[in-house]
Amino acid sequence: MSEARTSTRDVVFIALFAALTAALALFPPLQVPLLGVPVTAQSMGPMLAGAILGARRGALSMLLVVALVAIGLPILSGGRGGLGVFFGPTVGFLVGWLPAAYVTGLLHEKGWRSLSLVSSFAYCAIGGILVLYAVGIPLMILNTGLAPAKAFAATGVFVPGDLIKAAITAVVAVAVKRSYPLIDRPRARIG
Ligand SMILES: O=C(O)CCCC[C@@H]1SC[C@@H]2NC(=O)N[C@@H]21
Repeated sequence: MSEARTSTRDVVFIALFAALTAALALFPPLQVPLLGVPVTAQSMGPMLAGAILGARRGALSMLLVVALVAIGLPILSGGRGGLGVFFGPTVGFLVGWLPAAYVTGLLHEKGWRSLSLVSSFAYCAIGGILVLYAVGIPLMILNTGLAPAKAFAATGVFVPGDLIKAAITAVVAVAVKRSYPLIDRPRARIG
């Protein structure tokens, strides 16, 4: 399981999954007018980071993404970035990528030995959808002034795509566990 120390190898993987999340922005976003929050491939980033790197490194990779957005890098879908994003309707989803990756990773760590497609899918759905929406929807309501019932109903548009992302992540996570497991691999000694 993950230790508290961060090795050079960890830093490489953290940067790699941050870069992967940024690369997912290349898929064109689908705007949802009422909400101002797009359907985007990028919400697969926290699922992948948590499921493959585990809780701590997964969350750190999302922290790196959020920090890069904050300093102005246009790494969000549609080429967005900068502090303005933190005052818009998507802020809760963006910062929610941290706890989403953390919880997805924690569940994968706890269920690591018996990990299957079904359990990995369930862990991704809990961390990458339930936890993410729990942070994202209230902040979206605050920033848009939408009536909560309307906002909850409208976010249903994200669910099919996010379930597909959870399924893809589960396939990848199980394949990576078989070929190059990162969650319980013993730490390489440096120096
Ligand atoms: O680009 C941003 O500022 C963040 C976008 C967040 C989009 C959220 S993540 C969960 C849900 N699923 C989607 O496809 N879109 C929303």
